[in-house]
Amino acid sequence: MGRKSQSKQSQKKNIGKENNKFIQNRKELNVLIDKVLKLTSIFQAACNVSKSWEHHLEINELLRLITNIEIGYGSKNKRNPRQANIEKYLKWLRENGAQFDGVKIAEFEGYELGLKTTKDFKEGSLILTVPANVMMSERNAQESELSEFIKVDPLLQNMPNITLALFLLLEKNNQESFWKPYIDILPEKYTTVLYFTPEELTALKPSPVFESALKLYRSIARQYAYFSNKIHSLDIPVLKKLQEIFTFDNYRWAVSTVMTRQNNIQLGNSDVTAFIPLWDMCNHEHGKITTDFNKKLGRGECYALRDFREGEQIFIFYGARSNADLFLHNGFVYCNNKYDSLSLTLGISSGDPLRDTKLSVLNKLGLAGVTHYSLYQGENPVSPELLAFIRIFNMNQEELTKWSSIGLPSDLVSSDSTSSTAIGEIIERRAHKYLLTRCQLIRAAYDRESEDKEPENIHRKNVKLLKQCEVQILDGAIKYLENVLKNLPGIE
Ligand SMILES: C[S@@+](CC[C@H](N)C(=O)[O-])C[C@H]1O[C@@H](n2cnc3c(N)ncnc32)[C@H](O)[C@@H]1O
Repeated sequence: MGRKSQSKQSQKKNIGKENNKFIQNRKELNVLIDKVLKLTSIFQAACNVSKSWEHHLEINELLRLITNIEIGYGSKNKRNPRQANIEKYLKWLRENGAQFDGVKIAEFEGYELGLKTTKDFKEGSLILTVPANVMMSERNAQESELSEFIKVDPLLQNMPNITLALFLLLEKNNQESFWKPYIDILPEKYTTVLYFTPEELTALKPSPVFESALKLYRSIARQYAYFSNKIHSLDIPVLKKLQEIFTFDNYRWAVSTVMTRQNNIQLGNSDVTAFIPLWDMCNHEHGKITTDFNKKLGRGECYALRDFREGEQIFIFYGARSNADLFLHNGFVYCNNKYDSLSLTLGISSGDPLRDTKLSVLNKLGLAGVTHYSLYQGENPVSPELLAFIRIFNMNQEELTKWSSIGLPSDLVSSDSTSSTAIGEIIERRAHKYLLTRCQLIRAAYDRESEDKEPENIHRKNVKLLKQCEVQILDGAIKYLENVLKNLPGIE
């Protein structure tokens, strides 16, 4: 036997070995993925936090095993650091009609990349325009080879953000993609909870965001398992392409890209989920919404929300969002956030003898099914819904009978003095005292869980900031409630 045929044979052997390994890996993956699906479907929304945490640890362990196997999958193309791709990106934007004179991309400590002015901008002046053709939207996904899958998949038909995530993954793996310059400047990883270790997640306690983070993680793990199953079982050409790249790590990257960068724009008569290049390089600060889609000119426009001096960072306002929302969906916390709120879990216990009557009064106000109430940052921390809840929760049979007989008991959601008089000092005192005790108890839990040491990474830093903001809300509320009680007429 000659040398050539010998090496051909050993090549064949190696390919055979690789194939066997691949098949074996796939089998192992299928077993693990099935376990994730089962685990995430048996989970009941009504489970308590500690059960939810146990589930998380199990899901996390399965995903760790999955990731270990999947590590060899996916694109083998090594990426340049995103900073090295900025020039190409700006050239691509210019060639495709984006206008951004006086603006460049720069690094800012604590923000990664952002936009920097190279000249002064007056409040209200036009900073940049981005034509619709460079945006990547759910429409592009629907018009692509992914459409065959969308047509048969109910989840994709109802969740445009997931459609966009899958489309982004496909485009990321396509070296010829029109959006390659855009994809090449995206972050390699994110600070969303999908990248948190169990230890980092547990540091969230006693924040209500702990539970929301577990829920979000569980839901993305479930989506991953669901799509992985479909991708490897349905006979649709585009799914063959996804087979190579659909890993948990890639999916959490795509989902996090969507969560942190998606926008809604009006294309035609409908609202469309899209990435808007360049515009999505702007970081957030308080202000007003100054970004819009100009239907007539078919472009996104971004105006200055305040004066920006040459050399300053340009910010836009992402909208009135609480820190819980920013932390979960954008991976950062905004201190002194005037739209901040803390979610309180409240309900009428099944052992309460007045439960039905209380629920029927709550029902009149559309609150019977509500389980989370907001405590706001600032001078008026008690939301109207929370106020109604604490009043109703603290009524006796006689008081409930009176308020049940009123068609729409709107005084219960109002904090003005006439409503307070109508409700009466006795109920008001009981209600506010109850909420005060509740806030004090929650506040004490933050003291117990507090950590003095400096956070060692951005995840822990964000957790610490989030909890500090929540403590501020609680302290504000405690002060406010003590004041309300002090100023109520009558004796304690
Ligand atoms: C739309 S992108 C903005 C550009 C981003 N900085 C980048 O490097 O690609 C949104 C992300 O920017 C960061 N970000 C935005 N506003 C921020 C702020 N006020 N503080 C800290 N990070 C912020 C968060 O990581 C967020 O998920």
